[in-house]
Amino acid sequence: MLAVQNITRTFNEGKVGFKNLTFSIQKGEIIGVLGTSGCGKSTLLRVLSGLDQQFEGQYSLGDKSVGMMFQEPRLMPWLSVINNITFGAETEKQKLLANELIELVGLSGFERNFPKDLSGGMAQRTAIARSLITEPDVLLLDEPFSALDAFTKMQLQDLLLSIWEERKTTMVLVTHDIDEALYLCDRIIILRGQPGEIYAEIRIDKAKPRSRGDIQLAEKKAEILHLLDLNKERGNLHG
Ligand SMILES: Nc1ncnc2c1ncn2[C@@H]1O[C@H](COP(=O)(O)OP(=O)(O)OP(=O)(O)O)[C@@H](O)[C@H]1O
Repeated sequence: MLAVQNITRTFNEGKVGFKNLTFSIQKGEIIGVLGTSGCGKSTLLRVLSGLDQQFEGQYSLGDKSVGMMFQEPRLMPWLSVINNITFGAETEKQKLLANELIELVGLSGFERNFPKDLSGGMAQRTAIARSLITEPDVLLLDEPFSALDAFTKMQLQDLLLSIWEERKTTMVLVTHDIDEALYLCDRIIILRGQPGEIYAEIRIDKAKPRSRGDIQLAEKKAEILHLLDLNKERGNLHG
């Protein structure tokens, strides 16, 4: 679905966003990208989305289309929920799809609401529907739930999972939340450093949906914390 080969993003002043990233993504996979602040996660998504073309190396998406979702919903305040979703969608098919998406994201009855009358969770549900209106082959998600309270976050993680179960959309999920990555992802790419480089790749061989309290996931979490140098106890134990 997506093959990334040795890409590096250097900014004008010689500052490097990330360095020598190589990885590939299979159709239908959910890939997590985890890493501490400033290691280039958002820059990577901007490159993969085509918004930023000033990079070295290459990646191939073929003729696949890409959708993107951000931490904040970025809705247009003067448009209703349904019009935010269909904005720019001209075909009858897309208008029908918008109604399906409203139902899929649990916003039936709120189609005519304006963004100012939505909770943070509802606004992000609208943003999810909008990102799916073009039926993208790959969905790029840049910390989509990190501004939400813990309960809404879990509900929207479950929503994302139900979308994946129904559509098998390939996803790249940038997150700071290790539990979120463990709950949703098939593989997790760990970036470290500034500029960020791939430090490890963790496969989560557990069928979805998963239990949030799963013991194997807890073990993976300890491993990831260790890889990120955030689990001192384990670090000491293992030298
Ligand atoms: N337009 C730019 N010009 C110069 N430097 C930039 C630009 N965009 C990003 N950077 C730098 O590239 C590095 C990576 O930034 P990026 O926002 O991709 O990190 P991140 O991992 O997404 O961080 P966070 O988790 O805090 O969102 C940072 O050092 C940042 O300052």
